[in-house]
Amino acid sequence: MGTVLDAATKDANGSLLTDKKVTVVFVLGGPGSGKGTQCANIVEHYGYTHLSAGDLLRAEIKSGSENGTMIQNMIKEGKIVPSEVTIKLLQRAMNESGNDKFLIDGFPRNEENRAAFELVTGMEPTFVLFFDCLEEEMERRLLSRNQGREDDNIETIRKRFRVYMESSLPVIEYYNSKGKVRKIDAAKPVEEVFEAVKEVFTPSNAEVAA
Ligand SMILES: Nc1ncnc2c1ncn2[C@@H]1O[C@H](COP(=O)(O)OP(=O)(O)OP(=O)(O)O)[C@@H](O)[C@H]1O
Ligand SMILES: Nc1ccn([C@@H]2O[C@H](COP(=O)(O)O)[C@@H](O)[C@H]2O)c(=O)n1
Ligand SMILES: [Mg+2]
Repeated sequence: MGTVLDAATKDANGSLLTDKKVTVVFVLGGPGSGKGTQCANIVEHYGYTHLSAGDLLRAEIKSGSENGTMIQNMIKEGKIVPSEVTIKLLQRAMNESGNDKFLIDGFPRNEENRAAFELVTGMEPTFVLFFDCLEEEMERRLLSRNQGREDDNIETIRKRFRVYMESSLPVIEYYNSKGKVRKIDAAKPVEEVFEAVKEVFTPSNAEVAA
């Protein structure tokens, strides 16, 4: 079914990660669809390393990096940070993890993210886990998340929804046209959503064993 690539990818410093069999699953869906929640469950059961692009960007702000202010402004506006920055953070985290199975959550967010990742790393996702949820429900969840995120306010949430519709959905459609999308009804309770996720990851159905 899917592709588990022998990646000869470069890390953030340009070193080669040679001859390593790397499995990448992109985890996509609208803001508040439950990507982070379900990734935590998948990690527990299937031994993946969870890399949230948003979390990596927020950590970069906190670290006092020279890109910090730019990233903070982009997040406040719900805009997508240039791929070069996000991909470097993802590559560094992949290298530091010591693992070879990754859930990449919230990336690629637009066509630029997608094309740049494939070009720079030479990797394609084995499949794309897509959490499908109505905007109304996602908005409700984000407004009651209470994790102190600067972008969980109604003004920024609306901007994030617009970016999702205009820039992120086309990426999901691209992978759908390649037969790589595994769509999950994410409007159900957490446990029921995870039951559907398990169906995708069980060896008889999955391209990747646990
Ligand atoms: N199936 C669900 N039913 C109800 N609430 C949920 C469900 N899944 C997640 N939540 C809650 O909704 C909020 C958003 O979930 P989560 O952070 O996992 O979403 P996300 O897709 O990672 O969002 P973002 O893109 O903003 O990072 C959290 O408070 C979480 O506890
Ligand atoms: N590929 C990405 C992912 C995220 N961002 C920025 O981070 C914000 C929060 O992302 P979450 O996945 O944690 O919701 C998002 O709205 C973007 O501003 C990005 O630029 N590129
Ligand atoms: Mg998240």
